[in-house]
Amino acid sequence: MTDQATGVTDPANRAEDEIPGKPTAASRTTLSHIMTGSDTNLLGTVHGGVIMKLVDDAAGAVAGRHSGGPAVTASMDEMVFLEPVRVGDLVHVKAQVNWTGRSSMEVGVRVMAERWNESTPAQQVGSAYLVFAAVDGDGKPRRVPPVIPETERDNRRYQEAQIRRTHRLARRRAIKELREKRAAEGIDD
Ligand SMILES: CCCCCCCCCCCCCCCC(=O)SCCNC(=O)CCNC(=O)[C@H](O)C(C)(C)COP(=O)(O)OP(=O)(O)OC[C@H]1O[C@@H](n2cnc3c(N)ncnc32)[C@H](O)[C@@H]1OP(=O)(O)O
Repeated sequence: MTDQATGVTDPANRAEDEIPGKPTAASRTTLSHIMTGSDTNLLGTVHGGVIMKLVDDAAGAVAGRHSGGPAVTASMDEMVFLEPVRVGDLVHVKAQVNWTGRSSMEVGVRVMAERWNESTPAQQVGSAYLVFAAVDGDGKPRRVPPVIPETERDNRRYQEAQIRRTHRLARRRAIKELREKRAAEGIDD
């Protein structure tokens, strides 16, 4: 499939032997967790790593459900912390498959927090994009069903995920080429 925004054909999106698609809602999920004293950092707020673990767990559950089996985290990027999370907060980690390739899926995650002592709506405290690869019993990548966006919001997320995918591939390729060039010039770092 060719990305209409960039005109780039992504090898992950070849049409041959395509497996039946699954709608976004089929795997979308929310993981909820109450923060306790053991989740804090030296400042007394919740450690970013604790949030990242919840993000990875929620995204992993979504990727496993979408792909119908095990999936491993390949990358986590654009992890953003918008507000501190505190002990007693009820944190909701909302995740959905934004985009699928051949064996990889981009999962978008939004982190919301309900303050234990305020009757206000849950506030967004973070977000992240993760790439998961579906793997077989030997840990080798396996095909995933294409995700079928259902709403205009899903469509926007799909298109934005394609942009991120294009940039990830371009960045990896550029860094690889630079390293190969430096090695060819005999630069040993
Ligand atoms: C019904 C069942 C329900 C089950 C319900 C389960 C629920 C349970 C919930 C618990 C949820 C816990 C979730 C924790 C999840 C972990 O903690 S997993 C542990 C941490 N992660 C790992 O150990 C992964 C280690 N890395 C690897 O094994 C390999 O590098 C990988 C990721 C499999 C990739 O292998 P590879 O040989 O490089 O394969 P390659 O064909 O090049 O890449 C495969 C795809 O990944 C993409 N990719 C590879 N590297 C990257 C990267 N760095 N960035 C972006 N994309 C990448 C490629 O572009 C390619 O995409 P496609 O073009 O196929 O779409």
